[in-house]
Amino acid sequence: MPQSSSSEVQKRLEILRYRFQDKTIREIDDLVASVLGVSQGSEAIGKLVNIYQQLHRLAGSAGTFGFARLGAQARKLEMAIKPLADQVTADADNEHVRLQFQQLLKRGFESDLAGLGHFVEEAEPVSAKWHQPRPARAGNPPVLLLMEPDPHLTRQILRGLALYGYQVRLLSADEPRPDILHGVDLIMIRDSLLQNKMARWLTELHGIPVICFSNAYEFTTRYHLASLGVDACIDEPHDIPVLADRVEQLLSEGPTTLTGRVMIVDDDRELLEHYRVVLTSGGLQVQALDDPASLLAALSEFRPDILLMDVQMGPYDGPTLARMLRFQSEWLSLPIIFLSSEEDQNRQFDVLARGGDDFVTKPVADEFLLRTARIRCYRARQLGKLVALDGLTGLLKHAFAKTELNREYARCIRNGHSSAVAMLDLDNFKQINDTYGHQTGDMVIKALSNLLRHRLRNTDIIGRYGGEEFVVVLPECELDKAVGVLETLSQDFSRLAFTGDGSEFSVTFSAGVAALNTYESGEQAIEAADRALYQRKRAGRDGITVATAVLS
Ligand SMILES: Nc1nc2c(ncn2[C@@H]2O[C@H](COP(=O)(O)OP(=O)(O)OP(=O)(O)O)[C@@H](O)[C@H]2O)c(=O)[nH]1
Repeated sequence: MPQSSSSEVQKRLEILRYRFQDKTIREIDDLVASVLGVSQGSEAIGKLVNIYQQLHRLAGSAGTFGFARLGAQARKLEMAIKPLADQVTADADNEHVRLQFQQLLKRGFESDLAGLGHFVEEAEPVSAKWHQPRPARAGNPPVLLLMEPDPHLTRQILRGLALYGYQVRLLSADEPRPDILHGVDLIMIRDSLLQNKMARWLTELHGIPVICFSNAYEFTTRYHLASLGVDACIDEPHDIPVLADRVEQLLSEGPTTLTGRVMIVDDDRELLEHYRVVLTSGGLQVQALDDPASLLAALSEFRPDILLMDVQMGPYDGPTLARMLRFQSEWLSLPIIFLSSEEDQNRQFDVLARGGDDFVTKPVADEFLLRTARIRCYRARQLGKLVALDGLTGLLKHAFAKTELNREYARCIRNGHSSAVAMLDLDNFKQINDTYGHQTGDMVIKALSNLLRHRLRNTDIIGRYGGEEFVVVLPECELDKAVGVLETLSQDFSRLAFTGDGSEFSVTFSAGVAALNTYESGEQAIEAADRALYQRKRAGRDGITVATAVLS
């Protein structure tokens, strides 16, 4: 996703503020006209409900655009007219309400309303100080910095990690150059290099995970390493699958992965666009919706991690929409966060009881909104992972992989593109378990998973289908291209050196691949890929076989 600079974000927010200013000046004129109309009898008393709703919206949005005093003053007027609007809604005696309205006018309600216009002129400067463009990692290989004095080991690590798709930069111990850190995702360093000035340099690094190569097990040494900011210790870095696994783990916990998909629903278009700019500039994928009636279709299409929703949206009530969403089991666990100017805690709880998860009071500061959305997305994704991802490999579990496969099948049939599906199975794996033990076997499974994750595209679907069997779906990929990708993967995997029982060994895999779009269902395509896999096994393993059956 392209990252905007702070000044670009600031400019976009400024444009939105001008629009808000313009619209608000017109709205204040309308409000004054409505109040006059009701007081002179040319407007029905029911108009008070609209006046209240408009003030409520203004009170909730003005602060976001930098008009804090306008928001506070609108809130005062909103509170003054609310009891009357409530009575109208409850069908109370109109004459009685009219009398109270006249009293309100005597206390200067109309001139206070007209006076809101002054506050539209005084805005705080637009600031995007909270905005920090994040390193764009999506699509680029992670960059690792290596500081290791042993040249032989350095070469071994360089070669091994390159097979996983990592880009490794070297830095020698006697030339600490902080500029080389630009774009680095992780540091690997020998413990002896951490003793002197390098240590001080390292302690200044914030947020970049550090793996230390160290054979020291004493408490004091390890404590010292931890105090220097080291995140992981590895005693045998030449065991590349173990090293790659640790790298993978640390990267998956890093700040660059703090992303997510947010859907926002609000009928106030300027406010909606403001939220969209703020969240998008913070690296989140956002879908903004101003018409709640299209919510269900939009959710199915976009599949957000969280839903941010206004409470009052014209004829629609946010909590009722939340309750309606919960009718469908697929949205039962979708976190719904209400954005509202409702300050009454009892009413907030009432809203939460009707299907919401949290409440953010408007006006909400940009930084707070971004943080809340990021944290919520992170939690939602973590929970989602627990449910959908296999614990050992972090790949999709069988059922979830099948759902994704069927989704891609529907997509390729609808759009007419070619996609491929492959089944992969480790060769003679029982023998590896029997010879080196189950733990080493697990490491081999993890190594293949990591290799697949790094070398395939972000849009490819990878699942652990069974014990040592994997499914891979390559959307928008011709069959011959898929075969090429798998062949390269198969060669690279066979070049990985595993360590078990003090000796080195290598492993191969077999695969069967089929053109997804040429079958009558995703299920049939996967069966064809599976048959091809077993042909490969019978033909001697270690390689790729293409399924032959296609639709007539
Ligand atoms: N270490 C480990 N082993 C597993 C796991 N899941 C399945 N296995 C083992 O994988 C082995 C699969 O053996 P087989 O189905 O006979 O296949 P194979 O030995 O790979 O032989 P071919 O597939 O014909 O090449 C069994 O010994 C399983 O116990 C796992 O999560 N970890």
